[in-house]
Amino acid sequence: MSDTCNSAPQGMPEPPKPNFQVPSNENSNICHVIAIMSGKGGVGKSLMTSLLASRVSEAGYRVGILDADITGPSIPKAFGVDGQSLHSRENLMVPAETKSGIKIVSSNLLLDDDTEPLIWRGPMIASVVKQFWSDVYWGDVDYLFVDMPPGTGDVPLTVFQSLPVEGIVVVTSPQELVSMIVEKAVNMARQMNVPILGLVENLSYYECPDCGKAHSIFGESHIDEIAKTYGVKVLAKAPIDANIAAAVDAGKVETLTVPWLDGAVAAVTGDKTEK
Ligand SMILES: Nc1ncnc2c1ncn2[C@@H]1O[C@H](COP(=O)(O)OP(=O)(O)OP(=O)(O)O)[C@@H](O)[C@H]1O
Repeated sequence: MSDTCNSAPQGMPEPPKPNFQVPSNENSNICHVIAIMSGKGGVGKSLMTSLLASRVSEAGYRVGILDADITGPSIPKAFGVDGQSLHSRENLMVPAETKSGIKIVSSNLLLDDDTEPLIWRGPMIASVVKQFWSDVYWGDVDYLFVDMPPGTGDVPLTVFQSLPVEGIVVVTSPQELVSMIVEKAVNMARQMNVPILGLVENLSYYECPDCGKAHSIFGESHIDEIAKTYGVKVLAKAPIDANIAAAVDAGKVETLTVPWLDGAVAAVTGDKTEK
């Protein structure tokens, strides 16, 4: 962490200092690194990363997203920057920038044809993730969100060992084997010495537009009991909302209004009121 950064927000411990940490460069001044994890694919982890980044940016902070989901990158499309490519400055990669000024680095922005699959082995993927930290002209960033690939495998391990991650947000959905997944995430976080800021349950309910009643499409939620069992907080419960899917498809995730994310924004920034 640079000298110009504020200390960790109230209640959030100072970042751990793992042995394998990769240095950033003199053109990167990143204050806080927050990782977004999920136990399995398709639960809305990239969506929650995008929404959290948008809300924290809206609150007046300088925000970046490091898309560590190297083989399944979806962040650029959600922000409509998938037509851009990363250029270089002083031998470093310069992030793409969204309409509201969020900086994005993703493998999707390195390919001429984003339908081409990246058929790379683990070590190559891990090395790209490290380069997205060390070889990028990040400039001044208050909050860097790292969109992890699903699970607790190779890349999350690389991220926790190489980057000064301060906190983790775990995204789940009601139909997952939530308890096991939360336990895995808690165990990984403990082993890596990184605090879990809390859980976000996506696809939690569907609110009927006619009668306003909430329906549990993917089954009843047990997230509150599970959170209690493992001593973590529930930061948000996100509805199934066709407007969300449409905005993501149109590259307009920044335009969404998501008041149900307030708790997660506060947990990340430590702010009770936005800047
Ligand atoms: N609450 C929701 N309401 C409507 N659509 C949603 C919601 N959550 C996610 N989606 C849609 O579901 C799809 C998958 O979401 P997303 O890419 O965020 O999942 P993921 O967990 O990051 O997937 P992966 O494991 O492949 O990285 C996206 O098209 C997204 O817009």
